[in-house]
Amino acid sequence: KIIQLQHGAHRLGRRNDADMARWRAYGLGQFIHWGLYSIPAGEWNGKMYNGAAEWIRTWKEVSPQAYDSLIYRFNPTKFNPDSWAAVAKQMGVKYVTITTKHHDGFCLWPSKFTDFTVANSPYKKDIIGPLVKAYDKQGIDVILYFSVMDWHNPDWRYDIKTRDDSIAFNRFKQFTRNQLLELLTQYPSAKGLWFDGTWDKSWVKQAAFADSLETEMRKLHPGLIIGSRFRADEYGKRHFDSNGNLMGDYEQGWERKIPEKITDVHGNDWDCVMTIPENQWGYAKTWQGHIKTADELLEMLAKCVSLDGNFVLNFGPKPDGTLRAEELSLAKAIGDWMTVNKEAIYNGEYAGFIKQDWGYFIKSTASNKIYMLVFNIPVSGVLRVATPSHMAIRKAYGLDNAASNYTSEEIGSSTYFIHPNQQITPKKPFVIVLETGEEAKGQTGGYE
Ligand SMILES: C[C@@H]1N[C@@H](c2cn(-c3ccccc3)nn2)[C@H](O)[C@@H]1O
Repeated sequence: KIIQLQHGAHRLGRRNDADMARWRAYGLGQFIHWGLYSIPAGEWNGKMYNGAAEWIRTWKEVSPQAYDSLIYRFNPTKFNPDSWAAVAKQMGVKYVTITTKHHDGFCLWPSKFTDFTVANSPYKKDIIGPLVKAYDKQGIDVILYFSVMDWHNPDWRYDIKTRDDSIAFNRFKQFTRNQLLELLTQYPSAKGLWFDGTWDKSWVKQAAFADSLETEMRKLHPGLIIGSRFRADEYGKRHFDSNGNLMGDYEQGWERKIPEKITDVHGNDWDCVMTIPENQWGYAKTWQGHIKTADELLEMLAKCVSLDGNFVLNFGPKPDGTLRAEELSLAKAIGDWMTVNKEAIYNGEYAGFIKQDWGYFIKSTASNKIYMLVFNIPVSGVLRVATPSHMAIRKAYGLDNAASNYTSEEIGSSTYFIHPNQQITPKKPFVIVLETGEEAKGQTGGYE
């Protein structure tokens, strides 16, 4: 039974325009979380905060006023956006998502609608503009992260209970609209907005306002890409409306998690945003727990692209504007792998092959080739491939060098063993390219 909705999804299925096709082809992205929280970096009065560093303002040990006074210490003297963009370029990212304002309300651009911005810090200068310029110069697209929830703004409410709440929150809604239109006007080369901080009842109740604001932003910036986390429908449903249709242009539900199988993504575009430690987005002095290795991150990247998504890895720059050593070395390792294997990632999409234990299949919308991204070689040394029916394997060769070739043996209908023609003892994930074609018509009839 279909529910009549004014403020649900306004489009069924994927966007089919060129701007979205560009976004769909990215494969690999970089997230950057930078702001006042980078200064305490998870520590306050000598005590370690065991939550996410960018949430330290909510810790009972921290007085909000003391936190907000960090504005007078924001002075990243070593900030050089070109060096960040160069690291991203070597890593092979196609887009970057940058925090313009996180939940604490501190703006990395000189917004006219609040004093709580870089303009009133010792640094004084705009951060967002130079970052956008530096990434644009490297041919890396920019998406602007914006938190609706704003702990600094006195008009912010978690819920609307009284008339006063409603009067204050109406001011807050205008403030939010003003800032978003300001960002789109000041940084027109941005390709999209990545919204966060939209789960509280106060915002969830603003279906009509948020819907009209989304429409206004899309009119101001044709082609703008906005995810499913921005707004709720009139029944308070988020990401998927009351009829189960995705709101926005791609699903934004995969934060620090990855879908297991293709049916988990319901034919939608989506991105996965991932931290290197367990759960730190802003710079944290000491990372607790497991720090993901380059091989783990490469497998996450391969898995996301094989299931029609983009993988966005987070960096939390230091308060002085430099990047920490662990992030630089992971960016380099990923970049070294991407240098050899990027054609298996860019323009990648779900190949429609049955998942095998050795790794992931990715089909290229650019070359129509099938890529096998191998992470786990079976003790047999032989890689099983089950193709969609009537598809035959014509050729198999290594992406790292076409000399490393493979023999495909048909072991059943649409089932093959890929035999390496040389001993494979790789220490890194590697890619095999399959060239496929229509299976020769077998004799029809008879018992098969
Ligand atoms: C992209 C990431 N989203 C922010 C976040 C996530 N959450 C959150 C809040 C409640 C439950 C689960 C997650 N709160 N803030 C993190 O601070 C970071 O910005």
